[in-house]
Amino acid sequence: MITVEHLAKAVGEDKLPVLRDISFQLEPGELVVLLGASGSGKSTLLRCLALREKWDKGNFRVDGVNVRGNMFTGRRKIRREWAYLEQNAELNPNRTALKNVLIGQSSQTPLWRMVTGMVRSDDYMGAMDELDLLGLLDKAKMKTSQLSGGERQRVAIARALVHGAKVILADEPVTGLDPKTAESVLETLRKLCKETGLTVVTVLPLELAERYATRLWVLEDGKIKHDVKGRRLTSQERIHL
Ligand SMILES: Nc1ncnc2c1ncn2[C@@H]1O[C@H](COP(=O)(O)OP(=O)(O)OP(=O)(O)O)[C@@H](O)[C@H]1O
Repeated sequence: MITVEHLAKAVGEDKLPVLRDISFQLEPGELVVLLGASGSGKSTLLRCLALREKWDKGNFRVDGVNVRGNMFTGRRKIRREWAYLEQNAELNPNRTALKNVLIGQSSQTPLWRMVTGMVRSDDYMGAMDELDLLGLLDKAKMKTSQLSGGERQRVAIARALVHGAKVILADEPVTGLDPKTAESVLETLRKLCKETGLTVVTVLPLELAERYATRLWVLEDGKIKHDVKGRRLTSQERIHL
């Protein structure tokens, strides 16, 4: 269970108050899509949840751990168990897609494995399975510098899944993908949420959001103006989107 209470964050030299008062509870298995006008704070919220931004105010509890009150334990938990996928996925450009998936992010991988690049054969099979699931089997042996933005994003998702992420925070993960591939990525995430209790918080275009989300949050004036479960937005709720 994830609980956020009264998160506030101002950005830039002018201290623009982007997030004013964000509160929510999230259960395992939810697939939440953030919606809101450009500049409403969707990326800022994801970055705050990933602890890539310092919070100005607010309480943050994850599975009973007070993350802000306990920065060492809290940060460690988030770094190990959560994956944050930026708009431009952070991958090692000189390694293949497969190696990127296997080696993982430094926070999730023992140092010896980072250095030697050694992996177990069941890890190899797991990585190939995820790459296959995300339509990347034919790209497994290519360096990620040779892949498109959308393909790199999918490699980052495969990596998060292989390393057992409990929560994925993904900023526009299907931007730049063709519709069929975008749908297959979202189908995979939805299935994982349902079957394994993975929690996803992401940013998607409205049409895909309404098809794949279990919950929609509309950000406005630094708050979650609408929190909608199990239905589409009304015309009133989508007025500023
Ligand atoms: N480091 C920063 N310095 C100054 N302003 C910032 C900074 N980061 C974000 N902002 C501003 O904060 C506001 C919210 O930005 P954010 O990227 O979170 O919005 P968004 O909803 O994700 O937008 P978009 O849909 O266009 O990607 C914007 O006005 C942006 O210009």
